[in-house]
Amino acid sequence: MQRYDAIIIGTGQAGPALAVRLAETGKRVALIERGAFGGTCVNTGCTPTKTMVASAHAAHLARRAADYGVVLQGPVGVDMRRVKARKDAVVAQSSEGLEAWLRGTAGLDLIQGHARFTAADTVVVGERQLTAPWIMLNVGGRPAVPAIPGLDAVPYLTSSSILDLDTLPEHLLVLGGSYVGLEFAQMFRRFGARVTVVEAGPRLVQREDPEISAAIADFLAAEGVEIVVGAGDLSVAATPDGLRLRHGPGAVEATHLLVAVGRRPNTDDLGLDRAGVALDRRGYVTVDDALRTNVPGIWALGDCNGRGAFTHTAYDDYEILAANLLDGAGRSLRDRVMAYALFTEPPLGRVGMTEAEARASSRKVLVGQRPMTRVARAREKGETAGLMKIIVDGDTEEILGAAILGPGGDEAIHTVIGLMNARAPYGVLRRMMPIHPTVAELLPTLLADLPAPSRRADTALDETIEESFPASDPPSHTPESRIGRPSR
Ligand SMILES: Cc1cc2nc3c(=O)[nH]c(=O)nc-3n(C[C@H](O)[C@H](O)[C@H](O)COP(=O)(O)OP(=O)(O)OC[C@H]3O[C@@H](n4cnc5c(N)ncnc54)[C@H](O)[C@@H]3O)c2cc1C
Ligand SMILES: NC(=O)c1ccc[n+]([C@@H]2O[C@H](COP(=O)([O-])OP(=O)(O)OC[C@H]3O[C@@H](n4cnc5c(N)ncnc54)[C@H](O)[C@@H]3O)[C@@H](O)[C@H]2O)c1
Repeated sequence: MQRYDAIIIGTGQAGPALAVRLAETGKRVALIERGAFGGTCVNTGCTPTKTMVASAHAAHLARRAADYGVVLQGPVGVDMRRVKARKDAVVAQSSEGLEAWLRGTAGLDLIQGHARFTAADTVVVGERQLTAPWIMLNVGGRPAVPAIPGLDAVPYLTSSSILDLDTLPEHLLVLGGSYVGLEFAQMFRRFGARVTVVEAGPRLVQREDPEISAAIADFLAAEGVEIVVGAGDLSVAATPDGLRLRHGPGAVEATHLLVAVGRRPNTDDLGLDRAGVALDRRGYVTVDDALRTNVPGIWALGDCNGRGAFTHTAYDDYEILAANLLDGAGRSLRDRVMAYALFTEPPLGRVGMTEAEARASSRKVLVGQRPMTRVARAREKGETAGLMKIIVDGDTEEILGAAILGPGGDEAIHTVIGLMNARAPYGVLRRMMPIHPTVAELLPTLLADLPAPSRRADTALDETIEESFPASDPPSHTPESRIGRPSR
C-alpha cells in the first residue's frame, strides 16, 4: 500500500493545477491518468476544435477574398491532411508541455492507468494500491451515444473520433444542434463538405434565447449548412454510400454521421459505490457549493460534478478548492458568474442569465438589444450577422446577463463578465467610455433605451465623476452618434 497526502484522479483542467499546488506546499501527491495527459480540452475538446476552426476560418476568408477586393488565382482548396497535422502539432505541444510540467514537480507521482476505489480512502491502479486522507475526482466525461434503432449497425463518429479524419466527408450528417454539433458543422462546411444538422429540439442551441438560435441558424444556412429541427422518431440504416437517418416521415442520406447529442460523466467505472460517493440520477457526482461530496475527504471537480461543463469552470473549481484547503478561504460555487462561448463564426459570448431565465425568475426585467448591423466595426469587417443583448434587473439595477453574437463576441463579452463579477449596476456600463470602433463599443448604447439608472445604484466612481462635472451630464452617446462617428 502506497501512502499519500492526496490522490487526484484525472489530468483534466483541475487535477494538474491542484496536484502541483498541493505538491508545492510539501504534500505527497499521486496524480492518476488513464488516457492522454490534459484530458478532454487539450486532446479532444477546445484545443483541437479551435485549431481546426482557425483552418476553417482561413478557407472561408479565402473564398470571400473578392468581397474585400483581394484577388486570388484559382479555386480555394483544403488539404485535410495538413489541417489535421496542424491540429495534431498544437495538441501535442499542449499535452507534452503539461506532462513535462507534472513530471518535473517534486513530490508529485504521475501514475498512468485506470483508477478505481476499493474503499473511501483507497484506490487501485493495476496492481498498485494507494491510500490518502484526501481524494479529488477530476474524471471528466465522454460523448453520450443515444439509443437510436440501427445506430449500432452503422459506423458513426463522435466529437473525439472525428478529429482523426484526414479526408473530407462528402456529406456529414451532424446529429445534435448544440455547442459540439454546430462548431463541427460550420467547420466541415467551410472545409468543403455538404453538412446537414439534425436536431431533436424545436430550434438550435435551445439553452439560448430564441432570437439567438434564429440568428445562428440564419448564418449557418447562409453558408449552406442544411438544418432540420424538431426531428423525432429517429432510426438509422446503412446504405451502399453511407447511411440513411429517418426522422418521422423525413430522411437524410449521408456518407458520415457525427453523433453530438451531449456528454456523460466518467463515473460509472470508478467503483464509487465502494467509497459510498453519491451520484445524481444522471450519474454526476453530487457536491455542495465547496465541491465536497457526501464522503468526508473526497471532492469532485470539473465536468464530473455537473456544476459546469467547460474548461474554465473546471479550472475555477480547482481555484475554489485550493483556496479553501490551503489558504483558509471560504470560496463557494454560489459566487460564480457563469460565462461561456460558442465558437462558431461569428462566435456567441454569453454571461449570466438568458432573457427567458430572467423572466422566469419573476424579476422586473429590462432588455437592451441591437442587431450587429448597427455596429460600425461589424460593418467595416463585413461581418454583420448576429446581435447583442443585455438583461438588467429593473429594481436592483443589477446586470443579469448578456449575449454578444458577432465578430469578437467571445472577447467583447468579458466587459460584461468583469462588471457582473464586480456586482456593478448597469449605470456603470452605461457611462463607460468604450474604444471606437469596437463591438464592445455598442454595450453602453444598448442600455440607452433603459430608464436612467438611479443615484442609489450609482457607484462611488459615478459620484466622483459627478462631483467633477456638477452642472452638466456627460454628453450622451446615441447609437447614431456612435455609429456615425468618423474613423480616427
Ligand atoms: C468537442 C469539444 C469542444 C469543447 N470546446 C470547449 C471550449 O471551447 N471551451 C470550453 O470551455 N470547453 C469546451 N469543451 C468542454 C471542455 O473540454 C470540458 O469542459 C473540460 O475539458 C472538462 O475538464 P475536466 O477537468 O472536467 O475533465 P476532462 O478534461 O474530461 O479530464 C478528465 C480526465 O480524467 C481521466 N479519467 C477518467 N476516469 C479515470 C479513471 N478512472 N482513472 C484515471 N483517469 C481517469 C480521463 O482520461 C481524462 O483525461 C469542449 C468539449 C468538447 C467535447
Ligand atoms: N464552446 C464551448 O465551450 C464548447 C464547445 C463544445 C462543447 N462544449 C461542452 O460540451 C458539452 C456537450 O455539448 P453537446 O453539444 O454535445 O451537448 P448539449 O447537451 O449542449 O446539446 C445536445 C443537443 O443534442 C440534441 N439531441 C439530444 N438527443 C438527440 C437526438 N437523439 N437526436 C438529435 N438531437 C438530439 C439536444 O436537443 C441538444 O440540442 C456542452 O455542455 C458544453 O459544455 C463546450
